[in-house]
Amino acid sequence: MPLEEPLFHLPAPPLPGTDWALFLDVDGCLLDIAERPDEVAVEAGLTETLACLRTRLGGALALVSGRPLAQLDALFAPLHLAAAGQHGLERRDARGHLLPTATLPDGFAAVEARLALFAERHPGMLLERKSHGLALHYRGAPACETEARRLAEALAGTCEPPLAAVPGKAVIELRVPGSDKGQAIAAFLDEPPFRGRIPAFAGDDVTDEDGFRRVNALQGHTILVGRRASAARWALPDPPALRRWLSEAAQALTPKGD
Ligand SMILES: O=P(O)(O)OC[C@H]1O[C@H](O[C@H]2O[C@H](CO)[C@@H](O)[C@H](O)[C@H]2O)[C@H](O)[C@@H](O)[C@@H]1O
Repeated sequence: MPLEEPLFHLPAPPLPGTDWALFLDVDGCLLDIAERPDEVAVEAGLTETLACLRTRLGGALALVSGRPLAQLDALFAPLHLAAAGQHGLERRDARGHLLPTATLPDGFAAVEARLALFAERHPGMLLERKSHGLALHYRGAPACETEARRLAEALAGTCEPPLAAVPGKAVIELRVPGSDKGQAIAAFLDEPPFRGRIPAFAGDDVTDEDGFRRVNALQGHTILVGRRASAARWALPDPPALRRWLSEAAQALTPKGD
């Protein structure tokens, strides 16, 4: 179905039931966007809300993010949530077991070196290095967007197999092929405690559309955080609204007296 203007007017989601499995994107969804990746803030009370929801959902809560798992753990410490990092290229299941990762394509180091040089020569550009991807951020140098995208897209094809060039919010990411957020969610849903539950996925970015399509196909709930054309069926206006929804959900799922 084409993404059309009427889809911008999506209703707010219902609160989750105890039979849901909750998948949450991080930047621009759980957390407000910051100028730099290392400047995001985790609002007081959020980790407690996530811990409470995880308990109330029988453990069926996972982060699904473009960030590496190590960054997710640092942000949400002391929690070690089930999580897909680097768009599913890293994954830790609900028992805390790490799943095998893909091997790096030939030419990855040369691409990294070229992007590092570009970032160095353009003030405000930032190259984020991950084990299975490279994120070229231009939030601090918006005039470089076109050049950064063209360079990253051209370099993607120099690897064997080629890297996937995926645009995000003020960023162009090159990542090792083999996973997306839809595949990561499907992998969780094949395992306990996610298996058999109604999936729900909240995300904000274009890379979250893979997750929305997968969850829609499973008759689950898809929640766009923000306002744009999307395959999602529900929406909340911004990260603070998502955090309020999660907090209300945690309260609603907690038996009185607990
Ligand atoms: O899948 P997500 O959890 O949404 O992660 C996507 C990327 O998020 C981060 O970059 C974005 O957020 C930064 C902090 O707000 C912002 O400065 C940047 O402009 C955004 O693109 C992160 O740095 C990336 O590694 C993630 O892939």
